[in-house]
Amino acid sequence: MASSAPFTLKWGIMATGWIAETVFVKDLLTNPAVRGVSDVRHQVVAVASSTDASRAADFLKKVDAPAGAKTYGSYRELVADPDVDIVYVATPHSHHFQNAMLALQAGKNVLCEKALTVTASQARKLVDTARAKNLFFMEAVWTRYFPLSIKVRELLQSGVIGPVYRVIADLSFNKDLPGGRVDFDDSHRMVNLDLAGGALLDLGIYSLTWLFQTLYHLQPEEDKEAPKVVAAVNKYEYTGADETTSMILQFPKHKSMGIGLTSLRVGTDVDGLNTGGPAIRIQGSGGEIQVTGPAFRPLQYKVIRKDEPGKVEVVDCPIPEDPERKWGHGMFWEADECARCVRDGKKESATLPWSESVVIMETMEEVLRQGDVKYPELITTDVFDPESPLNTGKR
Ligand SMILES: NC(=O)C1=CN([C@@H]2O[C@H](COP(=O)(O)OP(=O)(O)OC[C@H]3O[C@@H](n4cnc5c(N)ncnc54)[C@H](OP(=O)(O)O)[C@@H]3O)[C@@H](O)[C@H]2O)C=CC1
Ligand SMILES: O=C1OC[C@@H](O)[C@H](O)[C@H]1O
Repeated sequence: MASSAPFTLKWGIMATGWIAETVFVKDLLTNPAVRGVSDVRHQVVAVASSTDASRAADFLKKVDAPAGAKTYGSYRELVADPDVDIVYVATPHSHHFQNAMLALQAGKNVLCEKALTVTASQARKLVDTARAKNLFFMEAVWTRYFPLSIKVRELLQSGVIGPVYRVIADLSFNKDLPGGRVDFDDSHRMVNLDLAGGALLDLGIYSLTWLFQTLYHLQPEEDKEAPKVVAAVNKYEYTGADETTSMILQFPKHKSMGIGLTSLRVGTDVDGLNTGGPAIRIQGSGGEIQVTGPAFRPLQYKVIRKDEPGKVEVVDCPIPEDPERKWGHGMFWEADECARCVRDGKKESATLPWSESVVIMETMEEVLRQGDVKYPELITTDVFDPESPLNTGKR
């Protein structure tokens, strides 16, 4: 029987910064066959910079994109392009609400980088808009679509370590400098409040990803329990962003707890060789699954069973590299999910449903509230403004 042609998802790229250029679009351009995918493929049809179309043209050169993609010097033009099926929002967190809403309002499906928004209310408004306009919308938490994550969720569901009672997850980067500063300029998006900087929204979201995909996502639908949250936050004295944040998520009905850690002062992986141990420990009454980090791009897991002392199953999950492009980072799996959902008329991904993204935003909002971290009105408003400087690039 002849196999049917793959479904092609046509992407419009909003912003030409680090993640779009260095990782995501290069992943889109890899050959799906290398990762064993034949039902979907990706095409980059347009790229926009908020300030200058020449940046978009440079971007296309740098990623070695096939000829034919359009270039724009504004996000407004990108979302108006009839050729674009889905917009990838790759701006700082501060901009996500306004930028994703710009695309949804223009009738585009959206994949929006993490953290989804700055506030939970913004996340709810985006979800409501996607629902009202019958559009696909997803938070770009790529880790969830890794075969490793899928396998770990399956193992937990199969009961291999018994009921899971506790999960500990850390994503921290040692950016400590002598004298009190961290190794980011105060204007950098990692620590700048105007860009929703801070460890939590940038890195802690991955610690939470592990807590949520193990402790919350797998709860039966009729039994879903949002966590109670206790948090401690150290603020960066130069900007007011959170620099070290620790969270306890309690699910009393399920007798489980998650401990999520993030910091810009110490690293999860002390020596770059994972000598310090796993980034994630998933603990059940019958054993433990350990995942070696970084939490956003895990490459190995171990299963340790109480009934088989000393026997550890170690599973490596390498990320396939396209030999022609000499590239493969792992973001193609989330892109494939978008393509399949759009092809099948699904508006949200079952692996990260809208309701779960909203509960995660509510959790982070509560952590930031307890830590007294305050972001400016321009980036916390949940009122859409197509003329916001966040949309027009007039900085
Ligand atoms: N999933 C992952 O592994 C990763 C995700 N990310 C996420 O991607 C997003 C972007 O991060 P990253 O690419 O590192 O950021 P960059 O600062 O490198 O790029 C952000 C881009 O957004 C656009 N932009 C619009 N307005 C502003 C503004 N006022 N200040 C700065 N940039 C602006 C610019 O593009 P232009 O000029 O073209 O409009 C800029 O190049 C963040 O949400 C981050 O959390 C980041 C790294 C890894
Ligand atoms: O999402 C991310 O993952 C990788 C980190 O380097 C980056 O800061 C963060 O945005």
